[in-house]
Amino acid sequence: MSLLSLKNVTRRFGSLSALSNISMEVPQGELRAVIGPNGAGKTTLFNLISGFFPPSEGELLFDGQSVKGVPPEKLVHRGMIRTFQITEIFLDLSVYENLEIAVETAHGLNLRPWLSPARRRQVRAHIDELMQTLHLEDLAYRMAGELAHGDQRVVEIAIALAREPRLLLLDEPTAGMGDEETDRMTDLIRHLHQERGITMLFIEHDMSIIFNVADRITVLDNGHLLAEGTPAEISANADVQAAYLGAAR
Ligand SMILES: Nc1ncnc2c1ncn2[C@@H]1O[C@H](COP(=O)(O)OP(=O)(O)OP(=O)(O)O)[C@@H](O)[C@H]1O
Repeated sequence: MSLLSLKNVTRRFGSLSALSNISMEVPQGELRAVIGPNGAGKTTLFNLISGFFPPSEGELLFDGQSVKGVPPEKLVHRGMIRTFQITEIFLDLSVYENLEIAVETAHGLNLRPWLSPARRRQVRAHIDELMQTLHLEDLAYRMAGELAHGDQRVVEIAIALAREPRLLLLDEPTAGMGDEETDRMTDLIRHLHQERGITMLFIEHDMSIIFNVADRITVLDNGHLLAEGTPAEISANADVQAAYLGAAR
């Protein structure tokens, strides 16, 4: 069974169809990229999936259950995490403190005035594990606001992982990054997919990343599903080439 399923989804804004009759299936464990020229409907697709607004028509299923009209905060509890949704990084707190808040919230402990030593050890172990996975140990006591942009985005992902997502939605994870930061983020995405088996859906403009890491690619154009397939299939697809050449003209 697919973890995420869209059936004939349409989203209109007034007379404009930002998405028209989109159907897609994302199986458990897949790393799926969503690409398309400007205005293709990628952000609208993410907004629909993560519950920011409902589709005008069609059905959305998460883990086999309809999530049409379910608000974002409820979807977060079910394990659908979109990075910017929870990326309220506290810039004047350290990386460690940011992760502490994320882990305590994820464990439902954030409103407790006092934690038992056993709970405190459990929280600490989870933070340490996240820091190790994301190679954040050296930055633990730096203020989040002082970090380079690439490091801040890694902290965002750490905060998302604290919730142990079943589906992670990444909105242009390498936007604004230099080559070195982009390589690091690419390695991280690959690691989370391969080592942890997290199902991920990501919007990305950098083709080298997409073709390097994605299992499958969904291509949108002008609100329509133009193509879907493996990186090899998509790079050989004449319609995709035409859409991108058209966009570049
Ligand atoms: N809230 C909204 N109200 C009205 N029109 C909208 C709204 N959100 C998106 N649109 C329109 O829907 C279409 C698709 O926009 P969307 O932002 O989803 O595209 P995109 O593929 O993410 O583009 P980009 O790569 O430029 O971010 C565009 O024509 C956009 O103007």
